[in-house]
Amino acid sequence: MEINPTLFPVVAALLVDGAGRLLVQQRPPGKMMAGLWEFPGGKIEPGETPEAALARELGEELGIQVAVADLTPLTFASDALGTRHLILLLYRCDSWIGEPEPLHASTIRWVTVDDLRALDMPPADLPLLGAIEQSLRHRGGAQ
Ligand SMILES: Nc1nc2c([nH]c(=O)n2[C@@H]2O[C@H](COP(=O)(O)OP(=O)(O)OP(=O)(O)O)[C@@H](O)[C@H]2O)c(=O)[nH]1
Repeated sequence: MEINPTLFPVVAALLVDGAGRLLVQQRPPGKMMAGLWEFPGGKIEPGETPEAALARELGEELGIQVAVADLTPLTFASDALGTRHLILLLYRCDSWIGEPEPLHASTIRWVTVDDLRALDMPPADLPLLGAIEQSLRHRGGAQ
C-alpha cells in the first residue's frame, strides 16, 4: 500500500463549442507525456481556488477569457503519477470570450467524443470519458 503520497491537484476544462465538439490540445515536446492529447488546464498555484486556477490557465494556454461562474464541475480522476498522486478536477465550460489558440500546446483540435476515444491521452483521462459522454448526452454535444 502506498502511504501518504503527495497529492498533486490539477484542474482541466472540457470546452464544448456550439456544435457540441470538444477542445483537446497536444502536449508539446520536452514536457512530461509529450505528444499526448489532453484537456487544457494545469496546476493549482498556492492560494488559488481551483476555478480561479482554471480560468487563469485557459487564459495562458488558449488566450480566452472564462468567468469562474461558467465553470461547472463535471467529474474527477485520481491516479498515481510517479511518486505523487494526481487529482484531476474536470470542469465543463460552454461559454468564453475569444478564439482559442494553441499558445502553449503544439496544436489544438475540436473533436467529437468518438474522436476522443481514438486519441492517445494521459492514463488519468481515460476513466473520464464515460462521464464526459453522459454530460454531452444530457446537455448537448457531438457523439
Ligand atoms: N492540463 C491537463 N493535465 C493533465 C491531464 N491529464 C493528466 O494526467 N494531466 C497531468 O496533469 C499535470 C498538469 O501539469 P502541467 O505541467 O500541464 O501544468 P501546467 O500547465 O501548470 O504546467 P507548467 O509546469 O508548464 O506550469 C501533468 O502532469 C499532466 O500530465 C489533462 O487532461 N489536462
